[in-house]
Amino acid sequence: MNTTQLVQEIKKKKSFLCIGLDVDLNKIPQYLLEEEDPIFAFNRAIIDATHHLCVAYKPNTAFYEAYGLKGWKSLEKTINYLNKKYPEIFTIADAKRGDIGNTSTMYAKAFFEDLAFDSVTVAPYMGKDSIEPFLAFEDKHTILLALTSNQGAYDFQTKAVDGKELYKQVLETSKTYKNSKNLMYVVGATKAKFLADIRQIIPDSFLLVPGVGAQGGNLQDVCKYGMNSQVGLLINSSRGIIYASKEKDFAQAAALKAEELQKQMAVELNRHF
Ligand SMILES: O=c1ccn([C@@H]2O[C@H](COP(=O)(O)O)[C@@H](O)[C@H]2O)c(=O)[nH]1
Repeated sequence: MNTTQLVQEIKKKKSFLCIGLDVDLNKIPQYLLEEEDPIFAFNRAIIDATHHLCVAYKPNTAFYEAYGLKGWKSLEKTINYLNKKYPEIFTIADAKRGDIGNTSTMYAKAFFEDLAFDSVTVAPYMGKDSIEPFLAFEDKHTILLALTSNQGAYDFQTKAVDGKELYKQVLETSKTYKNSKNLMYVVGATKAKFLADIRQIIPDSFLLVPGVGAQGGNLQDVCKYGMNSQVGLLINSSRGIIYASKEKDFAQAAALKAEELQKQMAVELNRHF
C-alpha cells in the first residue's frame, strides 16, 4: 500500500488509528486457550470487530517470538488474514531490526516477502548500510526509530553530538539514503513537545506514534504539533484497546475503546481540514 492510498483510507474512515496486536496469553480471555491457536483466534476477533475504526494494525513481533514456532505461525496467520480479508489495511511489523547489510536484507525478506507486511520498524543505530536494504523494497515502508516513547530515549536520542541532538541527526541523515521517500519515523506520543522541531526537518513524512493510553501520551498534543497537510500520523494504541475486557465480550469492548479514539481523531481531522 502506498501513502496516497493510506491517506484516502484515513479520510474515508476519519481515523488514523493503528491498533497494536501485542498478544499476551496471560491477558486474553482464558476460554480462548482451548482454541487450537489462541493468539490467532484472539487477533481475528479483535480485527473483525475493529477494522472499520482503524487504518493500520501493528503486531509487535516480540509477543509472537516469545511463544517460539507456535507464536511465529500465529503471526503468519494474522498477516495472511489481514492481507486477504482487509487488504485496505496498512500493516506494520514492529520488529525493530537492523544489522550489517547482508543480514538486513534477510530481515527485509522475512517481513516483506515471506510475511508480506507493508512496513517494518528498524533501529537507526547501525546507519545507512543497515537501513538501505529495507528501502530497496520499492513498494514497502521502513519505519525508523527517531524519538521513542520510553524514558530511556533521553539516554542517547536527545543528547547533542557535534552540537545537534542525535534524533535530529537520524532524521536529517536518513533523508540522504537511497529511496528515503519510503521512510516513516517512530516518534513517541510522550514526546509531543518535540514534534514541532521534528516537522521542521521532515515536514512530509508519516509518523508512527505509539504511547497514547497506557504510556500517558496525549492525542490532541500529537495532532497539534505533528499533523501535516496529508495527516501524516498513525497513532498506535495496543493494551488500551485489546485488553479492554477479559470476558466473552472482549472484542466488542476493544471496539468501544477504538471508537473512543476514532471519534477524537475525527474531531482533529475536522479541525485541521
Ligand atoms: O517508541 C516506541 C516504539 C515502539 N513502541 C511499541 O508500541 C506499542 C505500544 O503499546 P501500548 O500498549 O499502547 O503502550 C508496543 O508494542 C511498544 O513496544 C512503543 O511503545 N514506543
